[in-house]
Amino acid sequence: MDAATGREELGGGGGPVNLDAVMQQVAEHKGCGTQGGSGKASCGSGAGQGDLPTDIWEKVKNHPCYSEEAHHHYARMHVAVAPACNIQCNYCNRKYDCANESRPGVVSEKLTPEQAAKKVLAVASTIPQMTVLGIAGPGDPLANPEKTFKTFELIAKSAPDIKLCLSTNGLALPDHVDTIAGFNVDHVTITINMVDPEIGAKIYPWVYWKHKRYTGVEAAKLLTDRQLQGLEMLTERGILCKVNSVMIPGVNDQHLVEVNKAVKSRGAFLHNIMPLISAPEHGTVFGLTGQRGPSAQELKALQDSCEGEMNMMRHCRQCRADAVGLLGEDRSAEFTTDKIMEMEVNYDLESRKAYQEMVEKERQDKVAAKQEELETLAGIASDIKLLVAVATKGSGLINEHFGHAKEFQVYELSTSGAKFVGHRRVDLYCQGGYGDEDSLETVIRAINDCHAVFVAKIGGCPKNDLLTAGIDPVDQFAHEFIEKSAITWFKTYLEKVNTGEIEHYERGDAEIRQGALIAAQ
Ligand SMILES: C[S@@+](CC[C@H](N)C(=O)[O-])C[C@H]1O[C@@H](n2cnc3c(N)ncnc32)[C@H](O)[C@@H]1O
Ligand code: SF4
Ligand code: SF4
Repeated sequence: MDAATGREELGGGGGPVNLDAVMQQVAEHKGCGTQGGSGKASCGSGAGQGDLPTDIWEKVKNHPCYSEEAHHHYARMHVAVAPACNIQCNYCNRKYDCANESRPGVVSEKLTPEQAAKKVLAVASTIPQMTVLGIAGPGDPLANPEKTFKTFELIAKSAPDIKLCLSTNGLALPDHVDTIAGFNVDHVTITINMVDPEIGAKIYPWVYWKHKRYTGVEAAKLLTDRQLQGLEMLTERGILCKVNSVMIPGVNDQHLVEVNKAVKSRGAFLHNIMPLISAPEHGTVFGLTGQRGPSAQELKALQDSCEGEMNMMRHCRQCRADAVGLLGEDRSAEFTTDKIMEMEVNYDLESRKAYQEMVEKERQDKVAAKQEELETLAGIASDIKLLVAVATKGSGLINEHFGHAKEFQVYELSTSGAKFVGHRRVDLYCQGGYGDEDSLETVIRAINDCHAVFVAKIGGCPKNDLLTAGIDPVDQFAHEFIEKSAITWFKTYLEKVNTGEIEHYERGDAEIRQGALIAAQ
């Protein structure tokens, strides 16, 4: 329970959950026909459904990757049962034994399907809001079909409430669509970086298909044909498809608008344009040739330009192939094979359901609070749009200390409300003593296009440095809902602009308006 707000915090942070206490709270809440804290939510209604048809909403409502709103509340896990790959991408090097690094293709240990099934039960009993099991490597799930489908078979039997997902490069997809449908996998991700083989030849040095290695444009043509065919086959069967595209500046960045149109016309549900991660020490072709990734601002501009066409995913954390927990947190170290083997696993469907009912109640309160606050913006005319950063560890709350934040979530504020537009990973600032200053500079650089940063708490020194950089450190909404608080703050901001108390200015990509807020105080 948070002392300041009296609100029970679910979901975020580590540690096992006391399921007996949860059952007790759910029993108290059951049959509530009463209204939630905001006076608007009612039991059982789906928070955040918006315009989605009910059958789609049922599939995405507790999937942290397919619903941005759900990612504050529900967790996912990956099991690393698929080591081999049937193609090579110039940005990928599947390196093992790299526990501290969070990027795709990295895992600490590979698992057999049996170990994976045990791990899923262990995580499901410890993290009751873990609703999704994905296989995303470290290689390609469909280049390892026996291990992938054996894992699904075991989990479908032992943990039937968990949604199954897989993430593939698509080369082998058309051969496995029926099996995928047979296991009730209703979420599939395909990585599609191009629909033009000339561009593909710059990304893929080879593909291996039917015992033959293809290179150059021929390889890329084969790959794009199979990817698009696989996508059509899945969507025809009603399977929800997300398309991942890696944005590689100067190679496929402009072209991704065309990819967006191609996948939309074939029924993809969601497009996830992700930044290239590239560093020489990763040992990839792009890392070694100095190919850069996009800036956060370049990524946002591309996502914005595609958004009119279809749903864009902006909250992807480019997880490890053995990630566990809420997006943005990594609890994989708690579930190593050694630890799992010693764990007493108590997978209890009823307790999981009860916990998730609590989560749903919290979501409804959050959505209702946002809606209520939004209505108060209605009378204010302004075309100002600005970004704010938020430190959170989950549950849709401002509940992270500035110094502990490993990432900031970024919201765009306008008179239409608060819209999540991305996140910024930063070096951990609070390392104590030596090195703090450099890290603070990193944080400021990461959020320098934001007008304010919302935190649960912040020390005096970083507060002053942020003010000097023109970023308002806001700690007055500690443990309150993010969107509601952001709208409240924005309303005050607009009022001050309208009365001439402060002057609004655009924060450019590189611009840090020194002292702007100090001057305004
Ligand atoms: C590791 S892959 C595993 C699944 C499958 N092999 C695939 O490529 O779709 C998961 C996702 O990470 C992406 N990925 C891998 N390395 C990356 C990098 N260096 N930068 C950005 N995305 C990367 C892939 O493109 C893919 O979308
Ligand atoms: S398809 Fe996936 S696993 Fe294979 S090389 Fe590309 S990113 Fe790596
Ligand atoms: S890599 Fe992106 S889509 Fe996959 S589990 Fe992580 S957040 Fe979800």
